[in-house]
Order: sequence, then C-alpha cells, then structure tokens
Amino acid sequence: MENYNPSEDPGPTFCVGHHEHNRMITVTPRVIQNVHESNYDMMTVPITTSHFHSRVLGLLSSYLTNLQPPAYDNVGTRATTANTRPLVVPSLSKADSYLTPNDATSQLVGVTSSWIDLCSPDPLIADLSRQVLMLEVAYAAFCGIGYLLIPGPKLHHGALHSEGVIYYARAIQDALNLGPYIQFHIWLQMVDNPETEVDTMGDLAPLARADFLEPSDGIPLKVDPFGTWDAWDAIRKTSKYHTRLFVALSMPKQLPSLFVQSRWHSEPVHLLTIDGSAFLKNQKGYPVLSKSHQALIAKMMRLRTAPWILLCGVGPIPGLENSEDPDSNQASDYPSLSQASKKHHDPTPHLSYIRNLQQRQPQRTAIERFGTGYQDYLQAPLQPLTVNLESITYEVFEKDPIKYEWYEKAIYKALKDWADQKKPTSHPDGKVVLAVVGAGRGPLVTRALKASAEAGVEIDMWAVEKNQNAFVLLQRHNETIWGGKVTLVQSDMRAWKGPRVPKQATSEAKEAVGESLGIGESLLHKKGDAEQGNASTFAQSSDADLCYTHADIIVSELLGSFADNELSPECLDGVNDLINPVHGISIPASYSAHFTPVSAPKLHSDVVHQTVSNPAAPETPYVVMLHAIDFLSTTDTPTTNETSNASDGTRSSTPSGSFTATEFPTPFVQTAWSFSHPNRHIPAQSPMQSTISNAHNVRQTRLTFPAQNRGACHGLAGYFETVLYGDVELSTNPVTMEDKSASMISWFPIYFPLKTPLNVPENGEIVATMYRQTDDRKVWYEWMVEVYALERINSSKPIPTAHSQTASSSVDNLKTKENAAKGSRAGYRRVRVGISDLHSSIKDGCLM
Ligand SMILES: C[S@@+](CC[C@H](N)C(=O)[O-])C[C@H]1O[C@@H](n2cnc3c(N)ncnc32)[C@H](O)[C@@H]1O
Repeated sequence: MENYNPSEDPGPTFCVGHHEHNRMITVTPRVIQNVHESNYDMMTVPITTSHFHSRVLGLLSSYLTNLQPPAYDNVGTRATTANTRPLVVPSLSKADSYLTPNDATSQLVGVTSSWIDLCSPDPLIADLSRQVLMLEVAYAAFCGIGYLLIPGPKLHHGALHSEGVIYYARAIQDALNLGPYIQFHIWLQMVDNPETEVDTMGDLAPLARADFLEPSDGIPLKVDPFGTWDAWDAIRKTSKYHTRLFVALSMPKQLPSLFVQSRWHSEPVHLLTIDGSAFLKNQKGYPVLSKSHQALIAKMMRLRTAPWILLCGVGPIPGLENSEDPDSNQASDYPSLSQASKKHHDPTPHLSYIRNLQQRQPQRTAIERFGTGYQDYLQAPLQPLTVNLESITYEVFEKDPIKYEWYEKAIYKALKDWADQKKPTSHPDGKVVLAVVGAGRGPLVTRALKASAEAGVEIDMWAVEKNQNAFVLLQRHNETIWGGKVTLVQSDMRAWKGPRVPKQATSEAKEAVGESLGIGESLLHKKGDAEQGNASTFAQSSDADLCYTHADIIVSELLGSFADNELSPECLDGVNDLINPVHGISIPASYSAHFTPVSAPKLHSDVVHQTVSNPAAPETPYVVMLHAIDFLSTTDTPTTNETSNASDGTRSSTPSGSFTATEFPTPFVQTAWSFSHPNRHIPAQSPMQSTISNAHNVRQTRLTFPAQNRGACHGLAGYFETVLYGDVELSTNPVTMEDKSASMISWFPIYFPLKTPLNVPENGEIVATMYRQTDDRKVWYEWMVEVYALERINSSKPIPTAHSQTASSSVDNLKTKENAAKGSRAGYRRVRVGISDLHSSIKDGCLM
C-alpha cells in the first residue's frame, strides 16, 4: 500500500466491440484481424440471414392463409394446440446463415433474431418464435459461439403488459440447456418505455391474430422505471440465477434516475451497448458522452467483471464491406469511408472517444486497490479464538493506512487527558499502566509507545497475545524495536491475571482477577515461563516482590465486520476486572453493529450454488467486499421524472438537497446494537454454575426499512462503527465512513444472506429481525426478513413515499428514526407480502 504509485495503476481495461444488426459476411480470422487493426476487440454476427427471415415469414403467411379461426373447445379453453395444426420451421439451410465454424468463431458475439416475439399472446407466433430461437441457439452452439446476445422480451401487446415474459423466460431456460457452453446475454433497455418498443417491417409481433389481443384502451402508457428490471428478474428466477445468464444493457441518450442506474449496477451486466444516437457532439463535432454516461461507465468498469462495451450503429468497421448495412446510414453525420481515407480524418470517432475515456478513468481508491479480486467474493467468517492467524494475515492488516493512525491518535488523547486531569495511575511510579491485549505482531504496541513519547506521558507497557507464533515476533520486536520496554505475556487475555508492579509501593495487593472469572487453572498462564521481556522498573524484581495491579488503559482490536462477530465482547469481559475501576479506559470505548437490506443477485447466485455442497451456506454470515449490490432503502429523494439532463449530467427534476448527479443514492443504515467497555454492569456469576454465563452479551433488534422502489431483497449488508476514544472513531458504515475513517481498508462488510429472495413492492417496507445468541460456549446470529405492502385505511390519502428518513450515524438517534419511520406512515395498514425463513448460523457459531 505504501509503495503504491498512482501513475503505475493501469486502471480498468475496456473491451470494445462493434455491432451491426445486419452484418452480411462470413467472419474469418482475416476479418478478425481487420477488426483488431481498427482497434476494436471483438464484433457481433447475426446467427441467421435475411433469407431465413423471409423463409419463416413465407411459411407463416401460407400457414395463416389455410388456418381456421381459433375456436373454443368443449370446456371453453381457447387452447394452443387444439385449434392450430403445429407449424414446424424446417432446419437451417446454407443460405440461412453466414456463420461457419472457424478459428474466429470464439471471438464473436452471436446475435439472435430480433424479429421474433417469444412473448406473443398468439400461441402460434410465440411458438414459431421459440422454434426460431432454438434453431439459432443450436446452430450457434454447433459452430462454437461462446457468447450470444438475445433481444429482450417484448413487454407491450395492445392492452396486455408483461403477460408473455414467462414464455420468454421458459424459452431462455431451454436455450441454456441447448447451448451448454454459451454465455447468454439478454439485451434490455434500462427502463420500460412503451414508446420505444416499436415494431419494424418483418417483425412477427404485428402478425398476432386479433382474437388473442386485447385492444389498447387508448390511455397512453407511462414509462415504468423498473419495468425491464422486473422482466429480467422473472427471467433469471425462472433459470434459478443461472451462472451463464447475463444482462446486455442498452444505454439510452437520456439516462434514467440514479435509482434505476444503481439497480442495474447490481445486476450481472456483462455487455453495455451504446448506440451512436446516445452520443452528443462536442464543439468540434466529435461524438462524446454526457457526464452522467461517463460516471455510469466508470462505476460499471470497477465491477469485479467489467462489462464489455458494444458500439452499435456507429458506421462500419473500416475496410469491412457490408453494402446493405442499414446501420451505416445512421453514421452519416460522421465521416464516410472515402472521407476517412483523407488525412486527419478519424474513421472511428466513437471508438476513439471510448478509448480516450478508458485513459481518463478515475484512479482507484485505496480500498479498491487493496480489494482487487475480492469484490463480491464470499469469504468464510474467521474463528479468531480457535484458529491462530498466519503472519501474512497480520501483514495485510498492518497495511491499513488509517486504523493504526487513529489508534495512535486515540491513545495520545487518552494519555494527555489522563495527565491533564491528574488522575492517579495504577503504577507506584506514577506511570500509566497500558496493556495491548491481542497484540498480534505488535503494531499497536509501537503506536502506544509513540503516543506516549508524543504526549510526554510515561507508560508501563504490557502486551498480551495468545497466538504463540505471533508471540515469537513480539519477543523479537521487544529486543530490536522497543528496547525491552514492553512486558510480554503469552496468554489468552481471559486467563491473564493482570499487570504486576513492585509490592512495596502499592497500598493494597489485588486479587488474581483472572481466577474470579472461573477460567480453569489449566488455562491460566504460568508465571515466569509465559512472561518475557523486561518491565522497566522491576526487571530484577523476584516474583515475591511483585503484586498485581490494574491496567489504566486497555487497548484492543478484536472487531469483526459486524463489530462483535469475532467475540470482542466476550474477550474484553475477560479483562474487564483488570481495568482500573475508577478511571480505567478501554480503547475502543464502544462499538455498534449496523445493517441495511440489499439486492445482491451475484451473492445470492453464489450462495445458491454453494448450497449444493454445503447446506449451511445460506445460514452463514459472509465477509465480503460488497460491490454489485443495490441498497433497497435509501435516504434520498427520488426524481419524479425518469430522466436526467444528458448534456451536463444534472438531474432536471431532482429537488435540491437530494444526492449529487452521479452518486448512487445513500443507504438507510440502522443500528442493530452496541457494546461498551469497561462494562460496569456484568452481573455477578452464579457460584452454582461451572461455566460463565454470557447472557449479558445477547442482543436483539427489529428494524423497519422503508423501500421506495420495487426490487428483490437477497440479504442484509452489515457494517460497524466504533468509538476508540473521545471523537476518534472508525467506521465501515457507508454513510459515516467518509467522515470518520475514509480510506480504511481493514474490514470488508458482512453479508447475511436469505435462502429465498423476497420481492419488495414499490413504497413497501422491509422489516428485519436479528439476534445475537449464545449458549455460553459459542455465539451465533439469527436473522429473518419480512416484507410489507402499505394498504390505505383512508382511501383519499396518497401512499406516503419512503424516502423521508435521515441517514443513520449513531445509536442515540435510532429511536427517533424508528419512530419517524412509523409516524410517516400513520393511516396505513401494513400487509405482509413476504416472509423469509428464520436463518441461524448456530452450526458455524463462533466458539468462545
Ligand atoms: C485482529 S488481530 C489484531 C492484531 C493487532 N493488535 C493489530 O491490530 O494488528 C487480533 C489479535 O488478538 C488475538 N486474540 C484474539 N483473542 C484473544 C484472546 N482471547 N486472548 C489473547 N489474544 C487474543 C489474536 O490472536 C490476534 O493476534
């Protein structure tokens, strides 16, 4: 991290392809060479020709001529087969495809026919379309095509809306089976805009028989911002989140709201298609993209699998003949081939722009560089007490540019305050007794010594570590770096009896506190062989001259991604009584767990596929660097108009005070619970019990999250915040991280999955109930999610929108926010429309 040089960061690589919807050539390795020479990385090819199209139209036409009108059978069913003789499309012939298997095939993206209509309400058209698709997929698979682009479902048929999506989804499932090595990309618009769904000459949709259509009622249809996402959700659900099923997303000239953009950002968009018409012209007449387009591309390119860009309708690839290409006309604003040959003329200005955009990609943030390859990768949680960390793991922690700085700052402030307030110390010499518990390889020890020197406050430094391997390094550092100033203790902190000081100077000898916790004698460290190093003033003292004292400041870093999930509360309980009972300080002083519901299709798909070999997979909280997720509950005001101003990237109708033009909406993250140290309220342990009760570390919460837009909830994203000392805080909460500890890299968030995704209605509510449970031997979590729709009690009152929340920042204002959430929806009845299983990580609970 320290050696990072931004100028050497290569940034994301763009893979750019060329699409022409009626390419009429056989692609050979020579053609591919031509494509590469033009600076494109790949190209598309249609699977079938216009000859095939004409053949199917002819077939349909003669079939319809001889067909009886559809009739009802004797039970009143207007059946699909009873009244139609099956129409079978004969297999492909030579003239039906230019595609032929050769060395170039693997570098092509095949495109299936856009003139079919798998969603047609007329079963004849739907079935004919299905046959066409199957013939094309089968031939593409035979030729060795690796990627297929499939035009998305037609959503509007007269008054019918989205009725045929399930037929489409069913056909895609068949296609996935027919082409087992093909990656399928469903080509979708970002929003459902009925006006852009127009039929062109030769399309099958208008040939649907009137008997199967419901005439439109004449009311103009509105843009549905999440309409195409809805269709995609149905398609991928039908195929059970298939690992070879992706989105090809078409970027319109006017981008939809950031809510819609953020949703697509969370989906597996592997192709981003940009039509020539989506470009603007700069002052010199060259094609450029708006700021909001650039921002969306930049975000997409930072995903674990960056999408390929497909330029459509931007004129031909120089040197490739395609006289009948209708797309080439669209580029007439730009130089023709003959013009291109003239000096200084760029024959591919759109491509040049995209290549230039690649060079101008913003530098990656510290966490992005650190997490390369870890985005959306599920990591099993740690068992920190039973498993000893490797040196390399500590080394990774130690690269954090913020965490250790902040700890040093916190220790410095605590020491300064101690001295300024003239508080008595636990050491006879007046030194502040400071112990780092769970010292690892010692970075916090180094920082504590530095803070003491800077503050000019002398400390008696102790370091406790249970990992015997890390302890070897602590011994070495004490000799080489710390000048023997540190007393090292190799022990589980829960068995440590506390620091010792020369006897004569203390007014009273303390009890061996570790024993009072009831930890077995076998766990207690043995004096002499465990303690190493030289404590400054009593290095030569014999055991008899020493007595136990308190630690004035205990410093620890035992936090997990969800604050308490690596058992910091249980470990610190073990040293609770060692802390100076009057003035003692724990750094951290407190920490809290936070969460928010998310749509996370990639993570859901991974969990589903892991479940095959591990039934506990959906009951496991995972550590994961969340990237391709969409926050379902946000604090920003949605725009009323689904477009943003394309030329300057500002949102034409966004009320002031809302989020910026290119930032995704801010999540509504709420606090689940918190822990404070030292804990003066641990109940006395019962002498009747052989084990220590951990009941005081149980927690429970039930939180309501208003959801503005419809979506699918796949799980909960968890974060933490901690107050180290005073105003020195660390946070992974996306709402507060920037303010409290920007660029901190030590922790990824946690993800609590749901076995089955829950669909969320527009202006609905997501209610999450969560528990931190214990049986005194281990700790685990339980979580459950419910979804509610709001039903009006008073029909004249409009449904309240769900975006009036304030961002979560601390535990204190939690109650206010909960009440606000309830209050703002008064007058409405909640109707539960979905409920998840009660998930439990008990099987993989964290052993105490
Ligand atoms: C997350 S690491 C932090 C290490 C180091 N303080 C740092 O910040 O780089 C937590 C350390 O605490 C140690 N640890 C965890 N539980 C402990 C316990 N009960 N007693 C002693 N050490 C413990 C682990 O072995 C590990 O070295």
